[in-house]
Amino acid sequence: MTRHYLMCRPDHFAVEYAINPWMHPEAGADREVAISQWETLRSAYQELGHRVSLIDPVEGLPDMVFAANGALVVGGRVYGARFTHPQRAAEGPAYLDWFVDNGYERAQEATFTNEGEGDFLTLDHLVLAGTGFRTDIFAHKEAQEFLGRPVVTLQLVDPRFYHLDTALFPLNGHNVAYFPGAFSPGSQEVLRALFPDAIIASEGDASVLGLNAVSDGTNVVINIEAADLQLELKRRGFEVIPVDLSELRKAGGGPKCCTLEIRG
Ligand SMILES: CN(C)C(=N)NCCC[C@H](N)C(=O)O
Repeated sequence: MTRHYLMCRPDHFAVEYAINPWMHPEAGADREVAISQWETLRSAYQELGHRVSLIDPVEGLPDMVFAANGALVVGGRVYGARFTHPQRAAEGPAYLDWFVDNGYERAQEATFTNEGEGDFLTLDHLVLAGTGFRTDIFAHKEAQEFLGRPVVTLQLVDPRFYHLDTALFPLNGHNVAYFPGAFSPGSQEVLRALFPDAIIASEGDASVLGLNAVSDGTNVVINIEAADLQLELKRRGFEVIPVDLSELRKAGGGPKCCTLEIRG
């Protein structure tokens, strides 16, 4: 099925501050390399037949390329992001304005801190929601009320995996891949109960943001370095599209971070 993704070209990308353990401003990042890697990602989606819309990048917002954090869109309802760190605060209204300007009438500003699809991942009958580093657990309840979908809270415990989408991705509408070590013991039990047939990723693959992947149910766009995870995906019948986003990883992001899915 054709997907609709919102992306933001990294025209102002930089690593200027450190708000996660992957970011080292002293080491910097090469914007031109980041742009060319991002273009490869965009082309990969287009070659798969997916629709890609673009939001204008804003000067002074170096992390705006990570569109997944800008909102959560389910059934045409847009739940706006409210960022944890002041450095990214202006991205929330910028993304919400894009949706309003593009005719999404059911767009809601959030009362509680949440980083969009960074911490909310949507399956057919439920939304998985991360908390612990960024998104406030009260935002899980607010999103459930606004979207009319069950939201299942998952507790993140490892600062390297500060967003849910660094540690888990939906393979399709009813199954996931994840790295158990990123979750509290109780949340690991919840995941085992909900997804007995999940792909369990290694710490090595999680550490190259291999779980920050995008699946359309048939094709999985994934960081090239996550070798074992790619093998397991192929074994399960998925088409694997490896991409190199190493420059964007210097800010703590991968393919999924660059991709906000617009549902409905
Ligand atoms: C899965 N991830 C990590 C994302 N969805 N977003 C990446 C955000 C990176 C940004 N420097 C930050 O720390 O907020």
